[in-house]
Amino acid sequence: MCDILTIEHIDKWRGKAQVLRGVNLNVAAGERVALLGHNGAGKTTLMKAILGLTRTGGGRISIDGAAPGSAQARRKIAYLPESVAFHKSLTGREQLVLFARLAGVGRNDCAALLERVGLAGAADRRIGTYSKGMRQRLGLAQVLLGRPKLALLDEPTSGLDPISRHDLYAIIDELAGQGTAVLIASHSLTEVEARTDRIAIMRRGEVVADDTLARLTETARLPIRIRVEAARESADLIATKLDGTRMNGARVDLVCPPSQKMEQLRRIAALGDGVLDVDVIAPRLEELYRHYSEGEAQ
Ligand SMILES: Nc1ncnc2c1ncn2[C@@H]1O[C@H](COP(=O)(O)OP(=O)(O)OP(=O)(O)O)[C@@H](O)[C@H]1O
Repeated sequence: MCDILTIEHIDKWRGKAQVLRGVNLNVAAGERVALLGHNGAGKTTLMKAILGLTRTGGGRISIDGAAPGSAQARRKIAYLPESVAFHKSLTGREQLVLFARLAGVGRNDCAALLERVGLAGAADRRIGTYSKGMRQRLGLAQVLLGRPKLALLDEPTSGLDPISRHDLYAIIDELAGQGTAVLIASHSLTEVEARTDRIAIMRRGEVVADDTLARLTETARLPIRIRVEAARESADLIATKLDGTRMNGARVDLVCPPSQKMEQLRRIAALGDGVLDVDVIAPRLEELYRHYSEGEAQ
């Protein structure tokens, strides 16, 4: 797949503070990339740089060949800000038709889009009466207008209930399915774990990790946990033999580097009938995120 978004070695200074440090990031057509990082890591600044709303130095940013802020780039990008604001006195339909006119696309799609984002029933109500989730849905309908090459979504699910989140990711999947490159800034790790193709983590203005979840896990070499369910009478003995920690009931927990996993499993298998069950628990995204975002990698 070809890259729609290319960011090469971008810097940004705010006064004496460097808020973007040599950022490199690519997003291909149809790819969903999560942008993670603590508060103040630089995610929103990077999105603004892509939109051409803030000046940057260093290398270059290209949106399907266009420069940030150019008329060409603006036509290719759809942006959903974290707090999406609309005219309160317009109805959802009126607002979307207005956006369609501004985007130079026909208004015919609007009814179908409102239906798609679950707002058909509320389309003729004033936006002032919408809940936060309904406003996010309207924002997403706007993103879907005109089939953007690149969608930038800043915390798209903040404040949404689980069903709305699920619906929103289903729509994001469709967007990617039609070839849009999608960049999602998020704090919701479990969501992006399941719903994105690649994860980029920012720390103090720098992209410190950028890969698939599987490869990030492999590279971080975080310890894995092995959970042994022992027969009640054997639990203490097994804990001693494996040098594990005796937990509630008859459970014994071990922690080991990935390279020792098979050796540990062989030792457990050799313990015979005293072992009833074994689970191997890979590091969760929270642990990986902490590893990269707090600099434990160094
Ligand atoms: N308008 C501004 N003026 C001065 N400094 C700013 C401005 N906007 C952002 N910053 C600073 O730039 C850095 C990056 O902020 P940014 O908003 O990009 O982070 P973020 O990763 O989006 O954080 P969050 O998760 O809280 O939204 C921070 O140190 C922030 O204080």
